[in-house]
Amino acid sequence: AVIGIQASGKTSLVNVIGSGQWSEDVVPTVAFNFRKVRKGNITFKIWDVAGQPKFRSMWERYCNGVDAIVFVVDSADKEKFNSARFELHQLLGQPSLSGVPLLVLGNKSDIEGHASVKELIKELQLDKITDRPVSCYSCSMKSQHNLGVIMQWLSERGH
Ligand SMILES: Nc1nc2c(ncn2[C@@H]2O[C@H](COP(=O)(O)OP(=O)(O)OP(=O)(O)O)[C@@H](O)[C@H]2O)c(=O)[nH]1
Ligand SMILES: [Mg+2]
Repeated sequence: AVIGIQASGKTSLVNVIGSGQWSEDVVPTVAFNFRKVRKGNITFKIWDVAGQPKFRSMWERYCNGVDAIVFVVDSADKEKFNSARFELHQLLGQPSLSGVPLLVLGNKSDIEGHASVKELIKELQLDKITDRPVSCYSCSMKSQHNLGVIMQWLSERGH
């Protein structure tokens, strides 16, 4: 499941993984989209979940039973870090999701002044997450920076 507050780039991530297409104009997701993406001999089944406040109560539902949670943050929008941290820890506090591996992506690394991985770890208090494996990468869907490492991480989480 791909989770994160609105406009962080979740749908862009799924589009880039699925078809290599990045676009300036992506419609905000309503509720969720389900996508199946084939890469070689792996099929990824991805819940692309909506990030606007009214949809956040549904996040847990889409995360139930997944192999990994991908939490996307706009690393250039520092004013939203507080809200992202709150929502992330709220979600991970759900007993049903205990132990599920977490990948945090600091997206939009193409924008000048974006937060580094070190800053994201601090701002999102990722060091406080001790009940599961956690990875954090900087990336850009626009430039496709770090797309390879993301795909590698995801392909190692399947069953
Ligand atoms: N500069 C830049 N813009 C990006 C990047 N990724 C996504 N965007 C833009 O950010 C905006 C929001 O992207 P979406 O993929 O719709 O974000 P979302 O997280 O799915 O948003 P919701 O569905 O509302 O939760 C769009 O205008 C994208 O073009 C990136 O890596 N760099
Ligand atoms: Mg979306």
